[in-house]
Amino acid sequence: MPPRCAPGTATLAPFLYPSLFLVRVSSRITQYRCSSTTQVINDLPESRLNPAPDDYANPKFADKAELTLYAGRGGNGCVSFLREAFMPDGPPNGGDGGAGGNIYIQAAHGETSLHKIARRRFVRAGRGRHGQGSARSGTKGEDVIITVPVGTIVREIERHDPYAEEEMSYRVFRGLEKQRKREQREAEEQRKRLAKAAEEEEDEYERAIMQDLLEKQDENENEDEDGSPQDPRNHKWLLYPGLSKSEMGNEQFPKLPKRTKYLSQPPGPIQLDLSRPTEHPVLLATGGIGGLGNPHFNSRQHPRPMFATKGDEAVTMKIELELKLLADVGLVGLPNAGKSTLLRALTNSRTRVGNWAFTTLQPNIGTVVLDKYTGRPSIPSRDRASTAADPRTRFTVADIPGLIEGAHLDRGLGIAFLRHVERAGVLAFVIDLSAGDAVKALNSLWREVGLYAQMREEEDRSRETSSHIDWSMTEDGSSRPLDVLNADLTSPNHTPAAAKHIAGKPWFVVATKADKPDTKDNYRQLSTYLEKITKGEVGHPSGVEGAWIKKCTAIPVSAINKQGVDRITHWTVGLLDE
Ligand SMILES: Nc1nc2c(ncn2[C@@H]2O[C@H](COP(=O)(O)OP(=O)(O)OP(=O)(O)O)[C@@H](O)[C@H]2O)c(=O)[nH]1
Ligand SMILES: [Mg+2]
Repeated sequence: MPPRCAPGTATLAPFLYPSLFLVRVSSRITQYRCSSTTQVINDLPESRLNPAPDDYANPKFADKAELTLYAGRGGNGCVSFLREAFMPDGPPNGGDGGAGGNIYIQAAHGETSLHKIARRRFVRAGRGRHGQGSARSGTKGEDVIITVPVGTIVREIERHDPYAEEEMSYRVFRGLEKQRKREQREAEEQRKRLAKAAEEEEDEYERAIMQDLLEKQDENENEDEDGSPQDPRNHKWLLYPGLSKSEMGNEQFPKLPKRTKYLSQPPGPIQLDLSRPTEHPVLLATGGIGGLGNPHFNSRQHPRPMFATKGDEAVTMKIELELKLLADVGLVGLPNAGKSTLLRALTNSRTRVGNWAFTTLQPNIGTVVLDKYTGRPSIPSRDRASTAADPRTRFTVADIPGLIEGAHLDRGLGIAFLRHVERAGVLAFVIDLSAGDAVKALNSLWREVGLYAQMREEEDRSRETSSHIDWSMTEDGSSRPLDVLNADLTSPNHTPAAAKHIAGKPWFVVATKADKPDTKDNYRQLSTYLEKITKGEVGHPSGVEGAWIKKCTAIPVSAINKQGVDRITHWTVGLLDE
């Protein structure tokens, strides 16, 4: 196996790695015998199914991204008065601030990767404009819609919601205020009682003691007033800048009007599975409310209100996006088994093919067209429901990097790529008949798939426990913390065992490279083994109880010659229609 080399480093490679380069060149010579007309690769003439390793399309791809969302803050209200000739004290006419922009997410067909979003890292919605004089309100901040591929999972990691925090501290403040008033009332009553008792008391000495007590109580009350809690919404007031310091200090503000957001912030933590195109964008973060202009505070006490309110700050949120490609068929196989060649044979894909392990480094999706645009499907779908509404004219196939034994221990490229076949309708295990015992290969592939499913489930479970935040509040203003240790995560609506889910999928084996010599025995053994699984004589290779064993079969193909490939298409349509 010659070493791989990134395309960009090709010219520098001989200087950087002279020994590697020699190995690479010599192995190339053995692989490609150049004739005067066409290149010969793998002892066959170069073709679309037997391409040179440098003949491929390499679309950019990312399946994970982390974004910080900043919704727009609201614009401030304005302090202004009408000024006209012969009208020295015109009425207030400051405009309101505009609301901040919201952030939405939408899944759409046509997007296939998260790489553009992964590069962005921040998303900011527009801020609301400030209000202006002559009753001109500020315009609303611009909304932002994040467009992601269908199959994206959205998870909230962190959130800072100043509006919710302020509401919370205001409730606490109100609770404390009520308590303080109650205590004051009680103290007042006690004071009256004491005063009455002191008046009635004949004895000079006892009267002096009562007087002392009364004085002490008065002192305590004064101390309380100094240390009384401040209204957390005081910072919201915006004063006319022309006021002097003493005027600012003396300003008495009215009660702030109660306001609610036009769109309320969805409670956290947000968890979305955008497995189909979203008709309407889904709201993630709402912008702040705009401030109020001074006409709102015009009253008998405030005939010339020299204040307005500031716009609200908006939500900041960190989200994690994970793309699980939604292909109908997932190709699973060891490295160099011939998955990419099979994808090329089935579809118009131009994925990279090479005679070494890990040629494919990122998932590729290809579409198998069934109707060939003649108006009649070349393979009629037996699914009655789908024929009535939307006849199946195509299906998609995902080719992922090869798995090796111990992939769950992060050997090779690991099993992270299995997430792209996790949601496929059908699994196709691609097994190279010329590369040793096919039954053993099938068993080790199923083992890795099972271990992957187990790991996923544990990961999901731990994430669920750690990311649960309680945003609801109790009446007294305190938030109820979640009892993580005693939380019931095994409730009936908890996700079913992932291993069962994967093993329950219809599957079959593509026994490839059947054109190579001495592969018949291997195929026969594999076929017998699969027959035994179907009959129930041998257990499912994943070891999962209740796994799919309806009609386990192996289809022999020679993808490089496009032989037997049509059978795969027929078989897949049959399984997809089940
Ligand atoms: N003779 C023969 N060779 C094949 C066949 N299918 C694939 N090959 C060859 O096997 C080698 C590996 O093929 P790939 O399609 O790159 O294998 P892969 O499974 O995608 O490999 P990774 O991406 O590394 O996991 C290439 O040299 C192909 O030309 C086949 O049906 N017959
Ligand atoms: Mg490949």
